Formats: sequence, C-alpha cells, structure tokens
Amino acid sequence: MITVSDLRKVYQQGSKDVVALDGVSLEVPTGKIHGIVGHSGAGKSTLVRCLTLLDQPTSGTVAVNGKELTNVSTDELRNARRRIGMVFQHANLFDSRTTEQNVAYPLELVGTPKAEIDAKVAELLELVGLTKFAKGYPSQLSGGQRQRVGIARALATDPDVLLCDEPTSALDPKTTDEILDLVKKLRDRLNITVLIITHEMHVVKQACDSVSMLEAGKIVEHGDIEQVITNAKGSLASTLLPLPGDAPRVDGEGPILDLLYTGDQATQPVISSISRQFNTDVNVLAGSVEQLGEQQYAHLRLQLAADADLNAIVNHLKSTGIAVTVKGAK
Ligand SMILES: Nc1ncnc2c1ncn2[C@@H]1O[C@H](COP(=O)(O)OP(=O)(O)OP(=O)(O)O)[C@@H](O)[C@H]1O
Repeated sequence: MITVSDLRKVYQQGSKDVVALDGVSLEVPTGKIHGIVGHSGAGKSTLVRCLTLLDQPTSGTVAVNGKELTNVSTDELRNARRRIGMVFQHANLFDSRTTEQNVAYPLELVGTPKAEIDAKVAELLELVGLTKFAKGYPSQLSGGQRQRVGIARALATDPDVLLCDEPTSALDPKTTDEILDLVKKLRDRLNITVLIITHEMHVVKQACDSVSMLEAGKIVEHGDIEQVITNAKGSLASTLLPLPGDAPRVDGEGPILDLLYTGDQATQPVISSISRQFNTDVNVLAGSVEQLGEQQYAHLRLQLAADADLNAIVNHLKSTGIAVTVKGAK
C-alpha cells in the first residue's frame, strides 16, 4: 500500500513562491493499479519526484506499507528508494550493456552477490518475456521490448510499489496494450501496488482500478473507475466515456438528458422502460457503450418529447442508480 498525506511542494522562483503540489493525499491499497491524470503543469512530474524522493517535499509524508519514506536519514534514503521501482516514458537503458546487464544494474549498485544477481535477472526476464533477448543490446530491441527491460530493471530490487511515469506515451496502440497487459500480469503475480502517471485516458480505461485527477497541484476528483464514470458532476466521466462527435440535430423542443450507468443498469432496457412507463417518445441523440475490465459502461444522450414529465422521469432514472444530468431543451 502507498499512502501519501497532505504533500506540498513549493518552489522558489526569485522572490515568488510556486506551489506545485498543494496538499495531495491519496491511498492505493496493495495489489491495486491507480492512475494519476492531469494537464500540463498540473504537478505530475513534481509528484513523481517527491514520491521517488528525488525531490524533498516541503511538507507532508509518503509511506509504503505503513513505513514512512520521507523524513528519513541520508543512510536510510537508499533503502527507502528501493521500495518504489520506477518506469519512465523512455526506458533509459545503457546502450553499452546487454539486456541482462541492464536489469542487473540496480542489484550491482547495492552489492548483491553475482550468483544472486544471475538468478534474479533470469527470473525477471522470464517474467517480462525477454529470456531469449538476454544477451542482446538495446539497439536490437523494439520500443516495447526496451520498455519491458525497463520494467524488469524496476522490479530488480523487489519494490513494493511500481511507479510508472507516462510508460506508454512513446508506444503505438498495440504495444501500449501489450505493456499494460504486462503491468496487470505483474500486479497479479507479485501483488505489487502500481501508480501510473499518464495523460492518456486509454491507459486509465485499460489498466487502472482507480484514478485521481490532478489540477493546479490538487486532487480535484478521485475514485474507483466505476465511481468516477457514474459521477455525473465530475469531469472524468465524460473524459473516460465521451459521446462520439456532436449529437445530431433533431426536430422538437423536448428536454435533453445525459445518462451514465454501469453494471446491472447497463443490461436494463432503459429507453423502452421510460417510453412505456411514462407513455412518451424517447430519441437517442448519441451513445457510447464500453466494456472495461469485467464491467459494462454506458453514456447516452437522450431527447424526450416536449410534453414529457421530466421530473418524474429523472426521479425514476435516479432511483434505479443511473446518474442523470438535464442538459436543457434543444
Ligand atoms: N524546479 C522548479 N522551479 C520552479 N517551478 C517549478 C519547478 N518545477 C516545476 N515547477 C512548477 O510547478 C508546476 C507543476 O509543474 P510539473 O512539471 O510538476 O507539472 P506536470 O503536470 O508534470 O506538467 P507536464 O505534463 O507539462 O510535464 C508548474 O507551474 C511548474 O512551472
């Protein structure tokens, strides 16, 4: 588990204070994958630097499995850093080292005996599917394979947390999915906690159990994927499950509703039930239905007939667990 409590980072720029992190708190349980999304300048890189202790937070704490990593002595800092393995956008491998030598590097740094290193490296290369490339050099590997080496290297010191900073931003869509599948497999096998910093919603949808949105150094929205998708008031719902294009123009003056729902509701005949129960016409303006993990999610934009009983219909939908926003009449 990783626990971040009230993390603040203030940089001095001349006589001015720049607040890069403004009280960030989050808790990711062991074995879960958590995404952190945010626009440029939101504070993502600062958060990564504070979590990996490359930068000292101005205040607040970071703890892994209850053990605080911040505010430790210089001697303890090296051990503390080993609890969080780091995967970068570009694998940053040593070109002059073979695949296995790259993975061995963090173990050499801490003086691990050679036989132990060899066994660990072989195990890790098997885990990431690169055994037959052990003797190859980075220049002979594809982008996805290089990222696999980076992941194996990050796991060499048996960290409790894997922190991935834009791990797929330099990869094509197919390789992105392969790397995300690998991260999920590693989480399952090693029961490791994973934090993924990303600007790609696809990554959140494919791999994350939960997500936080960072804005101007603060977490403005967070929750399990199901919670954020069915939160009609948040902005992550329509970002994760956008409606395709512009809703088509239709005749009529009836009110427009946006519906977000999941799980049991997704299998219910929502439209025909409104139509039958309230004796009104319902027009689908746009819709998006997606299967994420085990769960089905739907985002529909409907237009009701002008004389429909709007309040009764909205109350009925809400009572069945569907998140509803009234967009007004067209
Ligand atoms: N060393 C620094 N000195 C002064 N200000 C800084 C420093 N590092 C970051 N900042 C400021 O802190 C804020 C957050 O920056 P940060 O790089 O963490 O954002 P980001 O979300 O990673 O952006 P991007 O996606 O563009 O990398 C910005 O306003 C930035 O200008």
